[in-house]
Amino acid sequence: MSETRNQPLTFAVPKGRILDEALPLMARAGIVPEAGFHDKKNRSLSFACEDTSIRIIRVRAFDVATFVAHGAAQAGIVGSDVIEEFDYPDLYAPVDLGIGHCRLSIAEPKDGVAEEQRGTSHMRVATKYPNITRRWFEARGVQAECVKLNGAMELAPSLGLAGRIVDLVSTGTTLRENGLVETARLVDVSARLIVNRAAFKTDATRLGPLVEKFRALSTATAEAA
Ligand SMILES: Nc1ncnc2c1ncn2[C@@H]1O[C@H](COP(=O)(O)OP(=O)(O)OP(=O)(O)O)[C@@H](O)[C@H]1O
Ligand SMILES: O=P(O)(O)OC[C@H]1O[C@H](OP(=O)(O)OP(=O)(O)O)[C@H](O)[C@@H]1O
Repeated sequence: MSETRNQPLTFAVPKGRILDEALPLMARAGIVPEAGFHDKKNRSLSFACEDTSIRIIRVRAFDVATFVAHGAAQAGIVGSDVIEEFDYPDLYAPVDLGIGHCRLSIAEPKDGVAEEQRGTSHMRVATKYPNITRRWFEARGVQAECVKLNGAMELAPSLGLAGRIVDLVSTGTTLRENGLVETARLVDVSARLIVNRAAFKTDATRLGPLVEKFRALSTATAEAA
């Protein structure tokens, strides 16, 4: 995508839970959305910023990666879970922002996996992350048949959809309240700054300093911790 200096730089953020932690960091990096961004009734998806050379789009977490990978947004913030799931070659993730910490884990019913689901060389897993899941099991010589769900994975074992699930875990409350236990941790997750690789080259005068600002902020946060 060619340089579009006269157009605002588009910064994609997820609608979900990373946003509350991301907004203060973004503000310190000079990205402050217009007041309407915080109005829950506002149905706009694109927002001007105090710095008029930037605009924010608010999309679903998985779509942040897609918009940035295709150059429709030049930069954004997304969980490392999403980056690993897509593995887009055009995504550059230069900064771990140190927010949105959780893990991607396997869980199964606390009373054990149902007889008909108890495969050892082949098993059925419900997940929003079929690529990460398949890769992880493959590396252990197990063929995982993934049933793709977009939420409420925790229901799958009790309803016989799959023996196990692979989902994000933070406090463990959701698993516990649905009668599941964590049996293995696939990967630790945190939110990253992402940049479109081509834009990073063609629009280096804007994206270079932006990356450096977030890098300095995350280093300062890590040192203070
Ligand atoms: N329990 C959690 N604790 C900490 N971080 C989490 C947790 N769950 C998810 N995340 C992080 O937040 C990101 C967004 O999660 P969330 O499901 O809230 O997004 P979303 O934009 O509402 O997505 P969607 O609407 O597509 O489900 C995840 O990709 C992950 O990196
Ligand atoms: O270990 P815990 O602290 O309970 O967090 C884990 C839950 O958080 C995420 O869901 P989220 O609340 O984002 O809702 P979702 O099902 O819409 O993705 C994840 O999918 C788990 O369900």
